[in-house]
Amino acid sequence: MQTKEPFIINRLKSVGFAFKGMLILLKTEASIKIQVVIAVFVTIGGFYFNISNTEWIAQITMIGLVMSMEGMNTAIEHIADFVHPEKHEKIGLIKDVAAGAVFISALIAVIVACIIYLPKLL
Ligand SMILES: Nc1ncnc2c1ncn2[C@@H]1O[C@H](COP(=O)(O)OP(=O)(O)OP(=O)(O)O)[C@@H](O)[C@H]1O
Repeated sequence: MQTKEPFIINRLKSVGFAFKGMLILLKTEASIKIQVVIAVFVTIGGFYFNISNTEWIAQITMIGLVMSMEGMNTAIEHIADFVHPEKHEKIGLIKDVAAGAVFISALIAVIVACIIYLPKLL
């Protein structure tokens, strides 16, 4: 009979797998690398312009949202390529929709950045 792992060990293992996934994303995905660079720049901007706590919350939330959406998009692309490596109209649609979701979050992030920084720049 298989012995059940203690809850805490099981959870720690899951965190380990998730951390491994995050490292894979950071190492292999060009889009995520670009987003990390942008995140570093806006974080520097946040300190430079001494943005408020609320602005930090909005900025950090948007960084997290865009990068996690990108991660989900990458996972969907991998599933699509695995289940159907050949060209197919439906696979194209699935990938376009997943990319569209990332695009929406990126667009909102740009709007939030404009709301925070435009009044400080103009
Ligand atoms: N198997 C396929 N069948 C039909 N169309 C596809 C297929 N694979 C990709 N496409 C089309 O090409 C586009 C780009 O797909 P691809 O998998 O290269 O993603 P990408 O946007 O270049 O992502 P990344 O840069 O993260 O690899 C898709 O959005 C889709 O329109």
